[in-house]
Amino acid sequence: MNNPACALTIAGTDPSGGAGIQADLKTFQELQVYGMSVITSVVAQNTTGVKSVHHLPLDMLSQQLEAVSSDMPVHAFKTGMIADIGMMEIIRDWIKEIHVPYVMDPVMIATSGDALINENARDFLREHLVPLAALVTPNISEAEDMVGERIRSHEDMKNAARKIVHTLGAGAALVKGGHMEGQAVDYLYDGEFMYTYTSERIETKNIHGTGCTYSAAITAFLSRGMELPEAVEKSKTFVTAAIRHSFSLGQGNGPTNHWGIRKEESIYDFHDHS
Ligand SMILES: Nc1ncnc2c1ncn2[C@@H]1O[C@H](COP(=O)(O)OP(=O)(O)OP(=O)(O)O)[C@@H](O)[C@H]1O
Ligand SMILES: Cc1ncc(COP(=O)(O)O)c(N)n1
Repeated sequence: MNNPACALTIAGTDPSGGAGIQADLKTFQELQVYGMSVITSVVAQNTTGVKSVHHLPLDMLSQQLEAVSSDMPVHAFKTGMIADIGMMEIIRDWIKEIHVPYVMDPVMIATSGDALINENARDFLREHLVPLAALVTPNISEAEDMVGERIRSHEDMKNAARKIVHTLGAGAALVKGGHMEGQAVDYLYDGEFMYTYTSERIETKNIHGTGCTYSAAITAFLSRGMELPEAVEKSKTFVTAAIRHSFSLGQGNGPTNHWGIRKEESIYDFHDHS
């Protein structure tokens, strides 16, 4: 018997390999979790931005979800880019049948500034998907959009996390401070306690895919049965290493290094000169 933890990502693609489905699968693999993926939209993008988007037919989305869950175990799953209400309805109905931890990365705008979700779908996401999530992981602007208030301080970040749980109905909220000044501080609120995760700020423009990588790592640890606060702590270490060892590839915001953690933790010391 060799049954691994199994994690699923439902998201859009990034052929340049730094964000979306590709980042999620690389992260699952790195954390020794069996990775599976359901594609919502095929996105022609790279480190400089989004060129065009093709949304898969709704029927194809349903069939992918059915193909995975009728045959494979899913111990935790995440969603990333879900562009429109039609897709959200299908995913919502699927989630209602599957009772394992759900991590929502409320992807709205890429690092490049390109919109990845239809304007009219934001309300649906907030009203129908957020209440189903064990964890929602907004960055500052996504948290502002969710709670309808500006976030200027760390106190504002914590208040937004509380609102996402108590008013919008998420199980927990992780408000990420990558876009604030100073240290990179994130706040997790689980309805009872407020946890703080802090790392040094790394001076780099190579941050394409950090949000995807972070939420995928949390999903991977949850699929292994870890408690949320520890899953976030380990994922913060993972994403910080991915940023610290990120790549100056491409002409825009380069990708993070999904094996960066191997350079910092002796258990990943494979002596392969990479
Ligand atoms: N320059 C940095 N140095 C260290 N940590 C960072 C840096 N930028 C972001 N982070 C951390 O990376 C994680 C992702 O946070 P961020 O706020 O950037 O999310 P995001 O905006 O969703 O990501 P993305 O850039 O993929 O859209 C958080 O833990 C954040 O604190
Ligand atoms: C398919 C997809 N999903 C998510 C992101 C966000 O990642 P980032 O903000 O780092 O560009 C992206 N660029 N593409």
